[in-house]
Amino acid sequence: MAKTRNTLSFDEISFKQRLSALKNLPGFFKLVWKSSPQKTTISFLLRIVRSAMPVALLYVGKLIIDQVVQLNGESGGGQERLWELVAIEFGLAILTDGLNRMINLMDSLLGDLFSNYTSMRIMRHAATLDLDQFEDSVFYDKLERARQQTIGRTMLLSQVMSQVQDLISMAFLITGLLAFNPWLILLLLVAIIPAFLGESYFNSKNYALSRSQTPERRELDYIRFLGASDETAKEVKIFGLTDFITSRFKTLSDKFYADNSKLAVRRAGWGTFFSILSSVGYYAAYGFIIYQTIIGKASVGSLTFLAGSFRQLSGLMETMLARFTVVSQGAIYLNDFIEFFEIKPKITVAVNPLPFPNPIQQGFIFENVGFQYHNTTTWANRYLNFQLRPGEKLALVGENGAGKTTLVKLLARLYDPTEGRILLDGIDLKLYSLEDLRLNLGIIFQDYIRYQMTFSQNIAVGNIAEIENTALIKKAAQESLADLLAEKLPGRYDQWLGRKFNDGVELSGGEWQKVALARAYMKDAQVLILDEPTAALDARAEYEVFQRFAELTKGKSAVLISHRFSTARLADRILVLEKGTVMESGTHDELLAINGRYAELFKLQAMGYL
Ligand SMILES: Nc1ncnc2c1ncn2[C@@H]1O[C@H](COP(=O)(O)OP(=O)(O)OP(=O)(O)O)[C@@H](O)[C@H]1O
Repeated sequence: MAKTRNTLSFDEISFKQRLSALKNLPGFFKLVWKSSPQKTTISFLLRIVRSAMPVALLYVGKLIIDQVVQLNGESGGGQERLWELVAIEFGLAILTDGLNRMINLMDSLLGDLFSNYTSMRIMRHAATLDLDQFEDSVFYDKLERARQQTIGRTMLLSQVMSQVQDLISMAFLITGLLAFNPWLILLLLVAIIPAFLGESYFNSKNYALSRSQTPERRELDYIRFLGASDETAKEVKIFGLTDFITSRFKTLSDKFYADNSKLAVRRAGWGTFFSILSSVGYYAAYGFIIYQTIIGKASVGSLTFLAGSFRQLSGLMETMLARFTVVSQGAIYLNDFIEFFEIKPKITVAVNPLPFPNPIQQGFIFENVGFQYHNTTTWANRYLNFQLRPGEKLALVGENGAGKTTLVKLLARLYDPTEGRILLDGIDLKLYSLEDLRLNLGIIFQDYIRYQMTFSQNIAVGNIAEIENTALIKKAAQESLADLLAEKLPGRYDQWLGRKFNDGVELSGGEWQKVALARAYMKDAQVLILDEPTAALDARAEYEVFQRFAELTKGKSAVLISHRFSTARLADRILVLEKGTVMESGTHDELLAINGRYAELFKLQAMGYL
């Protein structure tokens, strides 16, 4: 399978590749089946019954005509059989219509279930992947294509089912034609095959084009978002970006249009030619059958039966062949879907993880730790050597880009070190369970999420298992000083935050920060990490928050990242980071005494320059 995918080029997809992509279908049907075994079975059974309808209708039609011709000759009498046949045809017509409706209903219900089921699987799988993978644009393209599959593939489902249904219908019709004259089948093939090859060719072109346009399509979506969204409206207005954004949109969308329309025009031209060809095939066969009737080799009923069979067969074959290219194309697209599920996280999970120490005895030790971000050659962190002792409050300071946040992400194993290792109580961090590690860390990042959910849910995300524990949520809110804010909101703890839904209330930057801080208090984590948690707080709020933080984290380890030295000096020890490495380390007083980088930055801030 990997071979098929690797050979997919942006320019051509051969017929062989199409055929080989069909082997994705069983896996696809397994997913459909898992979405709803009951509905899949019903849909399949309905289609089998439906596939016998065309030949049954034609045959009853033939019997009716022969009966009418016979009655005309006999001048009246014996009409009972005729009306019986008409009643049967009427019944069949009603049944066909009913079956069609039921099939459509089943397809749409099954399609919805399939789309929900696969969306959930995508989210679950995405959750197992590394942060690093999310930051890779190739991965993002794959994720986007996989997401598209969840909707697009519901069509594939009904198309494959219809294909099977039509195949059975054809078997019935062909049996009838063969009984009359096998040469008619040959005529049919001659008329249809060129059309099929044409369809195939243009579908592969379409696929290649749309695949090569994925990055641009993502950019186009992003530009659309920039141009019309509540999050961006403020800057777009202030900086007057509308013309810049719309002209970028126009350039990209014009290019899309030009590429797509060129192909569409060529396709329409060839399509017309092939459809003329198939009409020629049909009328040649029709003439032949008429001739056979005139010379008395067939009844008038047989003439209508055969002409009808031929017309339906030619229609069915054309539909099936055209559908084959769509189905095989869908199967090729499934590669993206399958590829996405084949992406494995690089962060390894211990097979037999060690029990997480409680309480932590020696703390965390960084041993010569270095880290490079995906696709970069520079080191975000390098030669990191330090210890975070149990119960210690450590502050990280340093200029923008010094590597403070990266260090914290390494501690939480959002990334693993590119070189060196991190030990917890003398054992490599990788040997503990990732889940336990995360349970024991309470982290609030500077770019925490402002969930468009209720006040209480915004806090509960810190420990989602306790979402119903109102007392705990209120306690966490008190600890982060967010409770005073809740009192002011019309809906209190049930107040919807953010403006997107349900009459939500927007909070100020500092207010959001207090809500986010409460998340850190939702679990009894052994290590608390606050990455610039107070940047948006006013001076009084910051003072209060830290007084509390110190009280509440007594006996726990904590890492604080802050640009404010007034905050950093509260820590037991301060690490000064520069170019990803620890440049100085000590208490506030010790670092001032050294009169190095810390002292320099501290004095600048004291003078009001930082
Ligand atoms: N996702 C990423 N992909 C590539 N490079 C990154 C990524 N995140 C950070 N970097 C780079 O790694 C270096 C360290 O970044 P980091 O965010 O750790 O710094 P920081 O000290 O926390 O900065 P700040 O004070 O601005 O928050 C920077 O040079 C930054 O450009």
